Amino acid sequence: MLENEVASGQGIRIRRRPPSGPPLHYVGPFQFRLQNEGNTPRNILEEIVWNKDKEVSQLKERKPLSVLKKALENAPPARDFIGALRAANERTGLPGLIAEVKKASPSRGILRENFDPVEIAKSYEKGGAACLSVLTDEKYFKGSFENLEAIRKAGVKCPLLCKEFIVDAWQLYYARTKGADAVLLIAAVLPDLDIKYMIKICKILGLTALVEVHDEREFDRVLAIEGIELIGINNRNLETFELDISITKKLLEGERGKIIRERDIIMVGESGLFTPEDIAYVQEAGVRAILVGESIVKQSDPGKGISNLFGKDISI
Ligand SMILES: O=P(O)(O)OC[C@@H](O)[C@@H](O)c1c[nH]c2ccccc12
Repeated sequence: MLENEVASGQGIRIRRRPPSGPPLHYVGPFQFRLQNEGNTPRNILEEIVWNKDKEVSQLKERKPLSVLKKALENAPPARDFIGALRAANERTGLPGLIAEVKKASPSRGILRENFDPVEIAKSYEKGGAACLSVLTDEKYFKGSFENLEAIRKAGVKCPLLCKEFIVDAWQLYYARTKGADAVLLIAAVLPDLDIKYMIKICKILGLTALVEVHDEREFDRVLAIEGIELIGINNRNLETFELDISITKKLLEGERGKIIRERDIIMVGESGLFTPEDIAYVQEAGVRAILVGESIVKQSDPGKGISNLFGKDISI
């Protein structure tokens, strides 16, 4: 597949699903050959992406782009995601919080048993979150677009990030029809041309793009793209689940940090943040926003979890 060659030329290890789909079963000595021909996902991120490709192609048949475009004609405008992060950062002197509504993950399993997304969202807002992130992947994260819609309709004012594995521009339109104000674009999955194209569509739809990177090469690719305003550094490697918050620091040192400051790009520290010390560490590294799920969603009162995370009440 030419698509995979272009991607691997940019250092992207995630391959797109073979059009024939993975084989249903392996037969004897063919197993080895098939695996090496690329018919089996090599890691969890690749598996998620292959699954997403399939899911999206089915959804698209039911709701073609023309239908989504029609639905958007009367949709209320998207909220200012970056503005909310900047305002929170200025108000508190701490990184603006994107609080994540997350029931489960492939690396951590179920995070919260009695999971009421609207109640959690309201508690986060009350606790001082600037924005919310809502997982919409069902298979691996036990999220849903119903959750996103329900939170939007419940009168929550925080801008909402649709936390999804975007592999097709159709999903941007779909996210907007469900009430998203921002979407995640993962550099480990999307080649440069896709990111550029999707950023343009986001601008047309009024969506903010949070572009996620995990290493220097991804960061440099993203910095070479025009019009990027918000970049996340994921401390978790989505291929291996390895977690290391010093990645945020490492990527913001030196020349890259300088470019970020010159262009006034907002950096988001993502994943694995649990204590006021963790927050201080990534803030010192140069982030003005953080994305946090596990440490706050696990608390019986998620809003109070925010105070524990920051070591103070940030709602006032
Ligand atoms: O629960 P944590 O460790 O606080 O992480 C939140 C968020 O960063 C994480 O859910 C995340 C960041 N990027 C992603 C991409 C896909 C799925 C999930 C993620």
